[in-house]
Amino acid sequence: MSKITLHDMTLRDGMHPKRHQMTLDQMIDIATGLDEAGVPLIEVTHGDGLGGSSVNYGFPAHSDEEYLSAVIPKMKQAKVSALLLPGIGTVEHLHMAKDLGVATIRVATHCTEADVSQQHIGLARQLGLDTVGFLMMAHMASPEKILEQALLMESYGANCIYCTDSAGYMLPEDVKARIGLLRDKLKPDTELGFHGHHNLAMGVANSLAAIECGANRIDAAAAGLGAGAGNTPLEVFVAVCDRMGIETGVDVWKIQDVAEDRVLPVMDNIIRIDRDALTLGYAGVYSSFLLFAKRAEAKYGVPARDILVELGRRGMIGGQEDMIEDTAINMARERAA
Ligand SMILES: C[C@H](O)CC(=O)C(=O)O
Ligand SMILES: [Mn+2]
Repeated sequence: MSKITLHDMTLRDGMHPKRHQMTLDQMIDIATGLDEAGVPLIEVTHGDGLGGSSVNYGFPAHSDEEYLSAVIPKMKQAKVSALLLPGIGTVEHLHMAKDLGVATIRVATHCTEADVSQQHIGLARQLGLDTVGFLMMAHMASPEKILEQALLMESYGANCIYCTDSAGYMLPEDVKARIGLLRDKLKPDTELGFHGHHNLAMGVANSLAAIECGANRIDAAAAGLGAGAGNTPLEVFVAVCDRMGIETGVDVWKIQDVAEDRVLPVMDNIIRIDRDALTLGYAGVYSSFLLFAKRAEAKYGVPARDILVELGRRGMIGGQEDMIEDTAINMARERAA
């Protein structure tokens, strides 16, 4: 029987569809439910990680410090992680997170830019934190390129490397090719993780493919609350793992209740594969661009789906959020001409 670590995304990736407006009470309610259900690791920050509060990414209802200080003391068994994108999050944020009791730091870069993670990964490791290298938009690079970048993160001190399907574009064979190569070539004690988005409804299948090839950390969100069509739905994944004899330590019934009774009621919109979320997966577009494209549609009258297809064609990646509105303006002008 294999054993995996489930990492909850509801309170971090789930901040994207909440426009980062989760209240402290909502965070505490969901986090305590996850803790009681046996989820071992819970991520808490702005959707774009520590320091994400900005014009580009959106201002949250509370600071990372307030969210982390509210949640961490309430946890009975779960550990809390924080995401950090170098250039958005700083070493000061990292020290703050460590001082508040964060156990895991996940340093995220675009899948070809691992070299910008050296300082943050090095410091996190030096501070004794569980240190993860998180390679985003992993469908945009070949398995060999992902390996090259993972080796860099491993050399900086990461004890776990994630293959991150930010666009929900990958199919199980894509996941297997990347995770399989990483398992083959990284140190045997470097853990591997997979982060899925459910835009093509492949979150569960892709996570199983990752486990089959050696991943032991899997990200998922209760009721799927995450960017785009959401992350791999946690309560579904727990039930599937239970049926397959994969040990998660999470209670099948309690996690269903968290999804149904605590997460569903706080959704601003039901997380589902609507045509725009489906287009993210189909065209390979960063999932957190969804709401930006919907807002641009409302402002400029260009369908969000068309904007997303164009962003995919241009190969736009996280950090280029300000270009979405420019793209919509240009498309609106061209269409009016
Ligand atoms: C900052 C992003 O939301 C990180 C993530 O969850 C992804 O790339 O997917
Ligand atoms: Mn994500």
